[in-house]
Amino acid sequence: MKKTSFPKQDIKVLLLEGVSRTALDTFRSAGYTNIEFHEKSLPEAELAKAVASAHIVGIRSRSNLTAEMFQNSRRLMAVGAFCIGTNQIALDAAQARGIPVFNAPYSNTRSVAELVVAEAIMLMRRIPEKDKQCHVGGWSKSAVGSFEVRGKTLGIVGYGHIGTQVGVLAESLGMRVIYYDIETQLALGNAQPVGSLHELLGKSDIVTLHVPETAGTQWMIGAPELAAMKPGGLLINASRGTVVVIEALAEAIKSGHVGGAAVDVFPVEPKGNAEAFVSPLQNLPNVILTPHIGGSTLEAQENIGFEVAAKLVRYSDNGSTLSAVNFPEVSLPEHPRSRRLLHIHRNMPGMLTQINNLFSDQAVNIDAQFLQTAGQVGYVVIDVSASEEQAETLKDRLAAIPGTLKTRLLY
Ligand SMILES: NC(=O)C1=CN([C@@H]2O[C@H](COP(=O)(O)OP(=O)(O)OC[C@H]3O[C@@H](n4cnc5c(N)ncnc54)[C@H](O)[C@@H]3O)[C@@H](O)[C@H]2O)C=CC1
Ligand SMILES: O=C(O)CCC(=O)C(=O)O
Repeated sequence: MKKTSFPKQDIKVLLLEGVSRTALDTFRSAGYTNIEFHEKSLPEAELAKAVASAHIVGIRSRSNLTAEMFQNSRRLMAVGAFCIGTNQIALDAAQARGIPVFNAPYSNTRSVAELVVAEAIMLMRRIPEKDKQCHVGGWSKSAVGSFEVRGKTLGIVGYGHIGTQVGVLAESLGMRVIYYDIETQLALGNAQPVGSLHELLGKSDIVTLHVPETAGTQWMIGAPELAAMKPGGLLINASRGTVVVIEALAEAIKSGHVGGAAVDVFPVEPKGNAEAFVSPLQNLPNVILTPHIGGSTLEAQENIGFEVAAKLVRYSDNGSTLSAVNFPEVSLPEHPRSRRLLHIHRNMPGMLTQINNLFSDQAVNIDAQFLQTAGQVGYVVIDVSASEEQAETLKDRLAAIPGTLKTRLLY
């Protein structure tokens, strides 16, 4: 095996929340054997301890990685979010410690889109109520309140990877699709952008939310927005629980103004399957509640396992940070004949000069150099023709430059 400055068997990989076995396979086939795997998330104190002892950490949506955890995790090299959302991670704090965070921006998007389209049909037919009645011996064969989705208007809030797929699937069912996004987005099929959220709410028979959790989306659907929906309109939320004021939604359903809802994400979600779930939406008519499983299909989880583990391995083995969500992105070639030094530093004037002076002092040839900065962090990768000893000396001297966050040497 190719030598690295830090032997792979000593690199501790912590994988939580039952990430797919494909992640373990990917790490193992790349030579990483020190893997701690948990089916569930860990309670906060245990999580903090486990993260502090790991070099690479993989989570899903239930584990909150706080600024304090990053502060106390000196060994931590990289984090993988085996999902799309990264709101559970203190990204700026990770960046400030020189820790890139990777996610899987596409792998579960189709799964979410399929569920949303299925829910649109189920809600339009008031299936939740009919299903419940049949289970307890009832039989209410009636067309009252049941409609086809064909010809109805679907309003998509957040026309990104998931929203666009929902739109394409909905059009194939004969729906009219409108969307609202804060960015200009290319309309797929016959979808039409609208100028404001309120315009979308007033024109849609079904509203579906596909925005990330940000300051701008927090509680974006509250009582005034629900009131702006068409009478009897339906709401689907498979984005984040903080996007909808859930008490207001419950009231709007009770009043009959909102005709039903399918909700997959909640402001507070149980930490694990053993914890009880409580919501004001329980036992309301025409409501589908699911336990944050929009992206939980075997296909999606297997793909995510491969994708995120491969990004973490590539960073660890080669230094590439392509598609990191909080870090300068560098896609690096292999370095078969050079030793590779990685230098992560505070983004401040004069840093590159100090680094380059150090190499000229040591009379070492630089074969290639890559520099990228993002926010408060700069990332320099230097391939050198140097002996092992020279490279180790350079690494130590790089580490001594004021403002250095992390240095690594890859052989
Ligand atoms: N229920 C589940 O299991 C899953 C939930 N998700 C959630 O779905 C979200 C969306 O996923 P993607 O479509 O892949 O993300 P994306 O980043 O491709 O699309 C999000 C879109 O929302 C838009 N947006 C942001 N703020 C907005 C605002 N205030 N108003 C209107 N539009 C706004 C963005 O411009 C972007 O086009 C994720 O961030 C995640 O939180 C993702 C996967 C699974
Ligand atoms: O499957 C998960 O753990 C979370 C899915 C999700 O919400 C996401 O990908 O953002």
